[in-house]
Amino acid sequence: MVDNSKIRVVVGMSGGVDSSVAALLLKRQGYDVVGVFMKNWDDTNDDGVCTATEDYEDVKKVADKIGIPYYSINFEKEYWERVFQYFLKEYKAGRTPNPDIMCNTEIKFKSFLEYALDLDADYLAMGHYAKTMVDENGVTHMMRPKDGNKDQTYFLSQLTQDQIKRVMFPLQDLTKPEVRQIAEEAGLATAKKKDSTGICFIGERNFKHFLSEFLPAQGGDMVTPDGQVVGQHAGLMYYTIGQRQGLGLGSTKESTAPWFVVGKDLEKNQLIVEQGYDSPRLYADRLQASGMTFFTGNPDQDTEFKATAKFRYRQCDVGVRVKYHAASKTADVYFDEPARAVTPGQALVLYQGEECLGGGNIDAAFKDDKKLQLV
Ligand SMILES: Nc1ncnc2c1ncn2[C@@H]1O[C@H](COP(=O)(O)OP(=O)(O)OP(=O)(O)O)[C@@H](O)[C@H]1O
Repeated sequence: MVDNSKIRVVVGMSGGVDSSVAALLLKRQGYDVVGVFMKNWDDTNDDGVCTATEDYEDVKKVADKIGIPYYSINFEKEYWERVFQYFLKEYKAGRTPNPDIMCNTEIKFKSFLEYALDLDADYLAMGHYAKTMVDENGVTHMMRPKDGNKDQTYFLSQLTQDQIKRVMFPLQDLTKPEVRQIAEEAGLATAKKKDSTGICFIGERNFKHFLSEFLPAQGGDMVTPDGQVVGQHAGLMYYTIGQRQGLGLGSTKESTAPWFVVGKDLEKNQLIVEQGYDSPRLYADRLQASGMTFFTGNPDQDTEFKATAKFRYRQCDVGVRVKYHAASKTADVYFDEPARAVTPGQALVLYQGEECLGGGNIDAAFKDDKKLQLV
Protein backbone atom coordinates (compact mmCIF):
# COMPACT_ATOMS: atom_id res chain seq x y z
CA MET A 1 0.00 0.00 0.00
CA VAL A 2 1.24 3.51 -0.81
CA ASP A 3 2.41 5.58 2.13
CA ASN A 4 0.42 8.82 2.12
CA SER A 5 1.35 9.79 5.66
CA LYS A 6 3.75 12.51 4.55
CA ILE A 7 1.12 14.15 2.34
CA ARG A 8 -0.84 16.76 4.24
CA VAL A 9 -4.39 17.43 3.09
CA VAL A 10 -6.53 20.21 4.51
CA VAL A 11 -10.22 19.33 4.15
CA GLY A 12 -12.83 22.07 3.98
CA MET A 13 -15.37 20.79 6.51
CA SER A 14 -18.76 22.47 6.47
CA GLY A 15 -20.43 20.29 9.07
CA GLY A 16 -22.31 18.52 6.27
CA VAL A 17 -22.25 14.87 5.31
CA ASP A 18 -20.28 15.32 2.08
CA SER A 19 -17.20 16.94 3.57
CA SER A 20 -17.39 14.61 6.60
CA VAL A 21 -17.07 11.62 4.29
CA ALA A 22 -14.36 13.35 2.23
CA ALA A 23 -12.29 13.69 5.43
CA LEU A 24 -13.03 10.11 6.48
CA LEU A 25 -11.95 8.64 3.13
CA LEU A 26 -8.68 10.59 3.12
CA LYS A 27 -7.94 9.50 6.67
CA ARG A 28 -8.58 5.87 5.66
CA GLN A 29 -6.15 6.32 2.77
CA GLY A 30 -3.49 7.27 5.30
CA TYR A 31 -3.10 11.00 4.52
CA ASP A 32 -2.10 13.52 7.16
CA VAL A 33 -5.60 15.09 7.33
CA VAL A 34 -6.51 18.42 8.93
CA GLY A 35 -10.12 19.62 9.03
CA VAL A 36 -10.87 23.33 8.69
CA PHE A 37 -14.21 25.08 9.08
CA MET A 38 -14.74 28.49 7.48
CA LYS A 39 -17.03 31.14 8.85
CA ASN A 40 -17.84 33.70 6.20
CA TRP A 41 -21.09 35.26 7.32
CA ASP A 42 -22.66 36.25 10.59
CA ASP A 43 -25.46 33.89 9.84
CA THR A 44 -28.05 34.20 12.55
CA ASN A 45 -31.04 33.13 10.48
CA ASP A 46 -34.61 34.43 10.34
CA ASP A 47 -35.46 32.33 13.43
CA GLY A 48 -32.52 33.67 15.44
CA VAL A 49 -30.48 30.46 15.13
CA CYS A 50 -26.77 30.76 14.31
CA THR A 51 -26.27 27.84 11.95
CA ALA A 52 -22.48 28.36 11.76
CA THR A 53 -22.15 27.56 15.47
CA GLU A 54 -24.19 24.39 15.03
CA ASP A 55 -22.23 23.42 11.94
CA TYR A 56 -18.91 23.87 13.70
CA GLU A 57 -20.14 21.63 16.52
CA ASP A 58 -20.79 18.95 13.90
CA VAL A 59 -17.30 19.43 12.45
CA LYS A 60 -15.83 18.85 15.91
CA LYS A 61 -17.86 15.68 16.46
CA VAL A 62 -16.87 14.23 13.08
CA ALA A 63 -13.20 15.21 13.40
CA ASP A 64 -13.01 13.63 16.87
CA LYS A 65 -14.68 10.48 15.60
CA ILE A 66 -12.27 10.00 12.72
CA GLY A 67 -9.30 11.24 14.72
CA ILE A 68 -8.10 14.37 12.94
CA PRO A 69 -7.20 17.84 14.24
CA TYR A 70 -9.50 20.71 13.30
CA TYR A 71 -9.47 24.48 13.15
CA SER A 72 -11.81 27.29 12.30
CA ILE A 73 -11.00 30.29 10.15
CA ASN A 74 -12.92 33.48 9.50
CA PHE A 75 -13.16 35.02 6.03
CA GLU A 76 -16.13 37.29 6.68
CA LYS A 77 -14.26 40.37 5.48
CA GLU A 78 -13.09 38.73 2.25
CA TYR A 79 -16.53 37.28 1.59
CA TRP A 80 -18.18 40.65 2.19
CA GLU A 81 -15.77 42.52 -0.09
CA ARG A 82 -15.26 40.05 -2.90
CA VAL A 83 -18.48 38.04 -3.10
CA PHE A 84 -21.25 40.00 -1.47
CA GLN A 85 -20.43 43.36 -3.05
CA TYR A 86 -20.42 41.71 -6.49
CA PHE A 87 -23.72 40.05 -5.65
CA LEU A 88 -25.32 43.39 -4.75
CA LYS A 89 -23.81 45.19 -7.74
CA GLU A 90 -25.28 42.60 -10.10
CA TYR A 91 -28.73 42.78 -8.55
CA LYS A 92 -28.60 46.56 -8.75
CA ALA A 93 -27.86 46.25 -12.47
CA GLY A 94 -30.97 44.10 -12.91
CA ARG A 95 -29.04 40.87 -13.40
CA THR A 96 -29.31 37.59 -11.52
CA PRO A 97 -25.80 36.77 -10.29
CA ASN A 98 -24.36 33.46 -9.24
CA PRO A 99 -22.63 34.00 -5.90
CA ASP A 100 -21.62 30.34 -5.62
CA ILE A 101 -19.25 30.63 -8.57
CA MET A 102 -17.68 33.79 -7.14
CA CYS A 103 -17.48 32.17 -3.72
CA ASN A 104 -15.49 29.30 -5.23
CA THR A 105 -13.06 31.45 -7.22
CA GLU A 106 -12.52 34.07 -4.50
CA ILE A 107 -12.97 32.33 -1.17
CA LYS A 108 -12.98 28.53 -1.17
CA PHE A 109 -10.26 28.11 -3.78
CA LYS A 110 -8.37 31.37 -3.15
CA SER A 111 -8.30 32.65 0.45
CA PHE A 112 -9.01 29.21 1.83
CA LEU A 113 -6.54 27.49 -0.48
CA GLU A 114 -3.85 30.02 0.51
CA TYR A 115 -4.63 29.38 4.16
CA ALA A 116 -4.33 25.61 3.61
CA LEU A 117 -0.96 26.05 1.89
CA ASP A 118 0.17 28.16 4.86
CA LEU A 119 -0.67 25.17 7.05
CA ASP A 120 1.90 23.29 4.94
CA ALA A 121 -0.78 21.39 3.08
CA ASP A 122 0.11 19.65 -0.16
CA TYR A 123 -3.56 19.61 -1.17
CA LEU A 124 -6.90 21.11 -0.31
CA ALA A 125 -9.79 18.62 -0.35
CA MET A 126 -13.46 19.49 -0.70
CA GLY A 127 -16.71 17.56 -0.55
CA HIS A 128 -17.86 18.85 -3.95
CA TYR A 129 -19.15 16.38 -6.50
CA ALA A 130 -16.52 16.93 -9.19
CA LYS A 131 -13.57 15.01 -10.50
CA THR A 132 -10.03 15.86 -11.55
CA MET A 133 -7.72 13.88 -13.78
CA VAL A 134 -4.04 14.50 -14.48
CA ASP A 135 -2.88 13.76 -18.04
CA GLU A 136 0.52 12.47 -19.19
CA ASN A 137 1.84 16.05 -19.38
CA GLY A 138 0.96 16.76 -15.78
CA VAL A 139 -2.01 18.98 -16.69
CA THR A 140 -5.10 18.68 -14.47
CA HIS A 141 -8.48 18.35 -16.18
CA MET A 142 -11.90 18.89 -14.62
CA MET A 143 -14.29 16.00 -15.24
CA ARG A 144 -17.92 15.23 -14.48
CA PRO A 145 -18.22 13.17 -11.28
CA LYS A 146 -19.89 9.76 -11.02
CA ASP A 147 -23.08 11.26 -9.56
CA GLY A 148 -24.45 13.23 -12.49
CA ASN A 149 -27.40 14.34 -10.41
CA LYS A 150 -25.13 16.14 -7.92
CA ASP A 151 -22.55 17.34 -10.48
CA GLN A 152 -21.10 20.65 -9.16
CA THR A 153 -18.68 21.35 -12.01
CA TYR A 154 -20.98 24.24 -13.04
CA PHE A 155 -20.05 26.11 -9.84
CA LEU A 156 -16.34 25.34 -10.21
CA SER A 157 -16.18 26.38 -13.85
CA GLN A 158 -14.16 29.57 -13.37
CA LEU A 159 -11.25 28.04 -11.47
CA THR A 160 -7.79 28.00 -13.03
CA GLN A 161 -5.15 25.32 -13.48
CA ASP A 162 -3.15 26.74 -10.54
CA GLN A 163 -6.16 26.27 -8.31
CA ILE A 164 -7.37 22.83 -9.40
CA LYS A 165 -3.94 21.22 -9.45
CA ARG A 166 -3.84 21.64 -5.65
CA VAL A 167 -7.33 20.24 -5.08
CA MET A 168 -8.75 16.79 -4.35
CA PHE A 169 -12.39 15.77 -4.62
CA PRO A 170 -12.61 12.48 -2.66
CA LEU A 171 -16.30 11.99 -3.59
CA GLN A 172 -15.58 11.99 -7.32
CA ASP A 173 -16.41 8.30 -7.82
CA LEU A 174 -19.31 8.07 -5.37
CA THR A 175 -23.00 8.79 -5.53
CA LYS A 176 -24.78 10.74 -2.80
CA PRO A 177 -26.60 7.61 -1.50
CA GLU A 178 -23.23 5.85 -1.27
CA VAL A 179 -21.80 8.82 0.64
CA ARG A 180 -24.66 8.71 3.14
CA GLN A 181 -24.19 4.97 3.56
CA ILE A 182 -20.47 5.37 4.27
CA ALA A 183 -21.27 8.07 6.84
CA GLU A 184 -23.85 5.88 8.50
CA GLU A 185 -21.61 2.81 8.64
CA ALA A 186 -18.84 4.91 10.17
CA GLY A 187 -21.24 6.35 12.75
CA LEU A 188 -20.65 9.98 11.71
CA ALA A 189 -22.91 12.50 13.43
CA THR A 190 -23.69 14.14 10.09
CA ALA A 191 -24.87 10.95 8.33
CA LYS A 192 -28.51 12.01 8.25
CA LYS A 193 -28.05 15.78 8.18
CA LYS A 194 -30.04 17.40 5.45
CA ASP A 195 -28.26 19.04 2.51
CA SER A 196 -27.44 22.71 2.73
CA THR A 197 -29.53 25.00 0.54
CA GLY A 198 -29.69 28.69 -0.25
CA ILE A 199 -26.93 31.17 -0.97
CA CYS A 200 -23.37 29.97 -0.33
CA PHE A 201 -22.58 30.62 3.39
CA ILE A 202 -25.63 32.81 3.86
CA GLY A 203 -28.05 29.90 3.76
CA GLU A 204 -31.79 29.72 3.34
CA ARG A 205 -33.54 33.06 3.80
CA ASN A 206 -36.69 34.86 2.96
CA PHE A 207 -34.94 36.19 -0.11
CA LYS A 208 -37.04 39.31 -0.64
CA HIS A 209 -36.65 40.38 2.94
CA PHE A 210 -32.93 39.57 2.99
CA LEU A 211 -32.15 41.51 -0.18
CA SER A 212 -34.24 44.50 0.91
CA GLU A 213 -31.95 44.91 3.93
CA PHE A 214 -29.11 45.75 1.56
CA LEU A 215 -30.75 47.26 -1.50
CA PRO A 216 -33.70 49.62 -1.39
CA ALA A 217 -36.53 48.10 -3.39
CA GLN A 218 -38.27 50.40 -5.80
CA GLY A 219 -41.64 49.19 -6.99
CA GLY A 220 -42.95 50.05 -10.43
CA ASP A 221 -45.12 48.97 -13.34
CA MET A 222 -45.38 45.55 -14.91
CA VAL A 223 -45.96 46.16 -18.60
CA THR A 224 -46.56 44.08 -21.69
CA PRO A 225 -44.00 44.40 -24.51
CA ASP A 226 -46.29 46.96 -26.21
CA GLY A 227 -46.35 49.11 -23.06
CA GLN A 228 -49.72 48.25 -21.53
CA VAL A 229 -49.60 48.36 -17.71
CA VAL A 230 -50.93 45.07 -16.30
CA GLY A 231 -49.75 45.16 -12.69
CA GLN A 232 -47.17 46.34 -10.16
CA HIS A 233 -43.79 44.84 -9.34
CA ALA A 234 -42.05 45.03 -5.96
CA GLY A 235 -38.57 45.94 -7.30
CA LEU A 236 -36.83 44.71 -10.46
CA MET A 237 -34.14 42.87 -8.50
CA TYR A 238 -36.64 40.32 -7.25
CA TYR A 239 -37.37 38.93 -10.70
CA THR A 240 -35.44 36.71 -13.08
CA ILE A 241 -35.80 36.43 -16.83
CA GLY A 242 -38.12 33.54 -17.69
CA GLN A 243 -39.70 33.51 -14.21
CA ARG A 244 -43.35 32.55 -13.80
CA GLN A 245 -43.90 32.44 -10.03
CA GLY A 246 -44.91 35.41 -7.93
CA LEU A 247 -46.20 37.76 -10.61
CA GLY A 248 -49.76 37.68 -9.30
CA LEU A 249 -51.27 38.17 -12.76
CA GLY A 250 -54.33 36.26 -13.89
CA SER A 251 -55.97 35.37 -17.18
CA THR A 252 -56.98 38.02 -19.65
CA LYS A 253 -59.83 38.20 -22.13
CA GLU A 254 -57.41 37.08 -24.84
CA SER A 255 -55.68 34.22 -23.05
CA THR A 256 -55.64 31.99 -19.97
CA ALA A 257 -51.89 31.29 -20.39
CA PRO A 258 -49.63 32.12 -17.41
CA TRP A 259 -47.43 35.21 -17.42
CA PHE A 260 -43.63 35.20 -17.63
CA VAL A 261 -40.91 37.80 -17.16
CA VAL A 262 -39.46 38.55 -20.60
CA GLY A 263 -37.38 41.64 -19.86
CA LYS A 264 -36.50 44.53 -17.56
CA ASP A 265 -36.31 48.20 -18.42
CA LEU A 266 -33.98 49.63 -15.80
CA GLU A 267 -34.35 53.23 -16.90
CA LYS A 268 -38.14 53.19 -16.67
CA ASN A 269 -38.09 50.76 -13.74
CA GLN A 270 -40.51 48.51 -15.63
CA LEU A 271 -40.80 44.76 -15.56
CA ILE A 272 -41.76 43.43 -18.97
CA VAL A 273 -44.12 40.48 -18.85
CA GLU A 274 -45.91 38.39 -21.42
CA GLN A 275 -48.37 35.52 -21.48
CA GLY A 276 -47.15 32.08 -22.58
CA TYR A 277 -44.03 30.03 -21.88
CA ASP A 278 -42.77 30.20 -25.41
CA SER A 279 -42.39 33.94 -25.96
CA PRO A 280 -40.02 34.46 -28.90
CA ARG A 281 -38.47 37.28 -26.85
CA LEU A 282 -36.92 34.66 -24.60
CA TYR A 283 -35.25 32.58 -27.31
CA ALA A 284 -31.65 33.22 -28.27
CA ASP A 285 -29.41 31.54 -30.84
CA ARG A 286 -26.13 33.11 -29.70
CA LEU A 287 -24.56 34.61 -26.62
CA GLN A 288 -21.54 36.71 -25.80
CA ALA A 289 -19.49 35.84 -22.75
CA SER A 290 -16.55 37.52 -21.05
CA GLY A 291 -14.03 36.50 -18.41
CA MET A 292 -13.55 33.14 -20.11
CA THR A 293 -11.45 30.71 -18.08
CA PHE A 294 -10.29 27.27 -19.22
CA PHE A 295 -9.14 24.75 -16.62
CA THR A 296 -6.18 23.66 -18.73
CA GLY A 297 -5.15 27.27 -19.39
CA ASN A 298 -6.60 29.84 -21.79
CA PRO A 299 -5.64 29.32 -25.45
CA ASP A 300 -3.21 32.07 -26.53
CA GLN A 301 -4.73 32.27 -30.02
CA ASP A 302 -8.27 32.67 -31.31
CA THR A 303 -9.89 29.26 -31.64
CA GLU A 304 -13.15 27.76 -32.77
CA PHE A 305 -14.51 24.45 -31.49
CA LYS A 306 -17.65 22.42 -30.85
CA ALA A 307 -18.82 21.75 -27.30
CA THR A 308 -21.93 21.43 -25.19
CA ALA A 309 -22.98 24.18 -22.82
CA LYS A 310 -25.04 24.94 -19.76
CA PHE A 311 -26.41 28.45 -19.21
CA ARG A 312 -27.86 27.64 -15.81
CA TYR A 313 -27.25 24.90 -13.25
CA ARG A 314 -30.24 22.61 -13.65
CA GLN A 315 -30.28 22.43 -17.41
CA CYS A 316 -29.51 19.76 -20.01
CA ASP A 317 -26.46 20.45 -22.14
CA VAL A 318 -27.05 22.27 -25.42
CA GLY A 319 -24.86 21.69 -28.49
CA VAL A 320 -22.83 24.81 -29.35
CA ARG A 321 -20.04 26.17 -31.52
CA VAL A 322 -17.61 28.42 -29.66
CA LYS A 323 -15.52 31.20 -31.16
CA TYR A 324 -12.97 32.19 -28.54
CA HIS A 325 -11.18 35.56 -28.80
CA ALA A 326 -7.85 35.22 -27.03
CA ALA A 327 -6.93 38.91 -26.62
CA SER A 328 -10.16 39.86 -24.83
CA LYS A 329 -10.88 36.45 -23.21
CA THR A 330 -14.38 36.68 -24.64
CA ALA A 331 -16.42 34.17 -26.63
CA ASP A 332 -19.25 34.10 -29.11
CA VAL A 333 -21.27 30.96 -28.57
CA TYR A 334 -23.64 29.77 -31.33
CA PHE A 335 -26.36 27.32 -30.30
CA ASP A 336 -27.40 24.29 -32.39
CA GLU A 337 -31.01 25.01 -31.34
CA PRO A 338 -32.50 28.25 -29.96
CA ALA A 339 -32.35 28.25 -26.14
CA ARG A 340 -34.83 29.82 -23.68
CA ALA A 341 -34.03 32.43 -21.03
CA VAL A 342 -30.29 32.73 -21.56
CA THR A 343 -29.80 35.34 -18.86
CA PRO A 344 -27.09 38.02 -18.61
CA GLY A 345 -25.20 37.72 -15.33
CA GLN A 346 -25.48 33.95 -15.25
CA ALA A 347 -22.60 31.62 -16.04
CA LEU A 348 -21.81 29.89 -19.30
CA VAL A 349 -20.16 26.50 -18.72
CA LEU A 350 -18.64 24.42 -21.53
CA TYR A 351 -18.20 20.66 -21.75
CA GLN A 352 -16.77 18.14 -24.19
CA GLY A 353 -18.07 14.69 -23.29
CA GLU A 354 -17.08 14.00 -19.70
CA GLU A 355 -14.71 16.94 -19.49
CA CYS A 356 -15.69 20.38 -18.20
CA LEU A 357 -13.61 22.85 -20.19
CA GLY A 358 -14.36 26.00 -18.18
CA GLY A 359 -16.66 28.95 -18.61
CA GLY A 360 -17.36 32.64 -18.38
CA ASN A 361 -20.07 35.21 -17.67
CA ILE A 362 -22.98 35.76 -20.02
CA ASP A 363 -23.04 39.41 -21.10
CA ALA A 364 -25.71 39.37 -23.80
CA ALA A 365 -27.97 37.05 -25.80
CA PHE A 366 -28.93 37.45 -29.47
CA LYS A 367 -31.51 36.18 -31.93
CA ASP A 368 -30.80 36.56 -35.65
CA ASP A 369 -27.96 38.94 -34.69
CA LYS A 370 -30.35 41.20 -32.78
CA LYS A 371 -29.58 41.70 -29.11
CA LEU A 372 -32.40 40.58 -26.82
CA GLN A 373 -33.51 43.39 -24.51
CA LEU A 374 -33.53 41.31 -21.35
CA VAL A 375 -31.89 43.87 -19.05
N1 LIG B 1 -18.17 26.46 6.13
C1 LIG B 1 -17.33 25.71 5.44
N2 LIG B 1 -16.09 25.45 5.89
C2 LIG B 1 -15.23 24.69 5.20
N3 LIG B 1 -15.52 24.13 4.03
C3 LIG B 1 -16.75 24.34 3.51
C4 LIG B 1 -17.71 25.15 4.18
N4 LIG B 1 -18.83 25.18 3.42
C5 LIG B 1 -18.58 24.43 2.33
N5 LIG B 1 -17.33 23.92 2.38
C6 LIG B 1 -16.69 23.01 1.40
O1 LIG B 1 -17.29 23.15 0.13
C7 LIG B 1 -17.92 21.92 -0.26
C8 LIG B 1 -19.16 22.17 -1.07
O2 LIG B 1 -20.00 23.01 -0.35
P1 LIG B 1 -21.58 22.99 -0.51
O3 LIG B 1 -22.10 24.17 0.19
O4 LIG B 1 -21.91 22.77 -1.93
O5 LIG B 1 -21.96 21.80 0.41
P2 LIG B 1 -22.51 20.35 0.23
O6 LIG B 1 -22.31 19.79 -1.14
O7 LIG B 1 -23.85 20.35 0.84
O8 LIG B 1 -21.43 19.64 1.17
P3 LIG B 1 -21.52 19.30 2.70
O9 LIG B 1 -22.48 18.13 2.80
O10 LIG B 1 -20.12 18.95 3.07
O11 LIG B 1 -22.03 20.55 3.38
C9 LIG B 1 -18.17 21.20 1.06
O12 LIG B 1 -18.32 19.81 0.88
C10 LIG B 1 -16.93 21.57 1.84
O13 LIG B 1 -15.81 20.79 1.48
